[in-house]
Amino acid sequence: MIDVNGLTKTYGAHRAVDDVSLTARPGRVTGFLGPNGAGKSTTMRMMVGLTPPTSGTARICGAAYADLPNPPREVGVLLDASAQHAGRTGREILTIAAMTAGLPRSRATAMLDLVSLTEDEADRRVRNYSLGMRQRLGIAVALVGEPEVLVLDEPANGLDPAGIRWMRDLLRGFAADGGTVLLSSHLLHEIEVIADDLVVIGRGRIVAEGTKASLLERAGTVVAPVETADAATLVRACAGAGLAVTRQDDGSLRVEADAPEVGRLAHQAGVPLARLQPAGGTGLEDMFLQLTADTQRETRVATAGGMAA
Ligand SMILES: Nc1ncnc2c1ncn2[C@@H]1O[C@H](COP(=O)(O)OP(=O)(O)OP(=O)(O)O)[C@@H](O)[C@H]1O
Repeated sequence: MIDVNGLTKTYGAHRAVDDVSLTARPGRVTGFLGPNGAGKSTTMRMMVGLTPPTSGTARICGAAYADLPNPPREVGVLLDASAQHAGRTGREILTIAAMTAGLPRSRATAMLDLVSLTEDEADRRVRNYSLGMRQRLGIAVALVGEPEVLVLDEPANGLDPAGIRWMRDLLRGFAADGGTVLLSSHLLHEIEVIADDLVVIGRGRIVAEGTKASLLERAGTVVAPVETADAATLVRACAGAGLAVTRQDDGSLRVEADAPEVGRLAHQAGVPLARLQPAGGTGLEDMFLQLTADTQRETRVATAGGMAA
């Protein structure tokens, strides 16, 4: 379990993290999502005692990171896969990590197997590792102490599609065994396929949180009239009912309500429909872009062309 309460970090006049509270629960994968520079890494660094907060608290397994008796046995951390000692081999790094956690050297070999680093790769110096290999090693180091909690910053960075699937299965398995996973990403699709719960951050503040299912519900319904000329009537009907409507690139409308409600409004307005369906992932993406719009560097491009992350 991770419990973050009112975490704030200021650098001079800049509030990198602004009163962030979140909970990551056992048995669930919690996705921490936000555009570049939103404050994900800073929040995670404060959780594990690497950056002192300006105010607020973070508790992992009921205690501040610094008060955990043997941190690697409680929480596995991967913040920067390139931060490993470049002159050591992967096997050396894992062996040191296992011994630091009070575990036998054999645990290092087991972890190499788990993350599919070969004997040959394990004996190479980390400076010669590809980004994907560093990422695998970082995940192995995070898991070496058999922790209950994982805190992973952009763990999919540098992994190929098969590697991403492997990591997804690994983390889902970890959560299925009762573990708590908090992982960050700036890519919605990456998080959407793995997370049970989502926390969305923009410019240092939490802008949305909830189960993926509840956020998908909030993402609304995509609707298209048979006659394009009826779109304006439908927009008026929805607006009259107090519902927000967004025009999609393909001419359809996304309405922030469930399909039965939108269908009823269309019927009352006498508008025959060609399409009526839950917005799903596309809607979630629109919602993510809207929620974080003032923090997106590519807002104009994304709004004009729809974002293909
Ligand atoms: N040591 C520091 N000194 C000054 N500003 C900092 C420092 N560390 C982070 N920041 C600022 O805090 C903000 C949040 O940065 P952070 O790295 O937490 O974002 P992020 O959400 O992890 O971004 P990304 O997805 O690009 O990794 C940024 O504006 C960043 O420039």
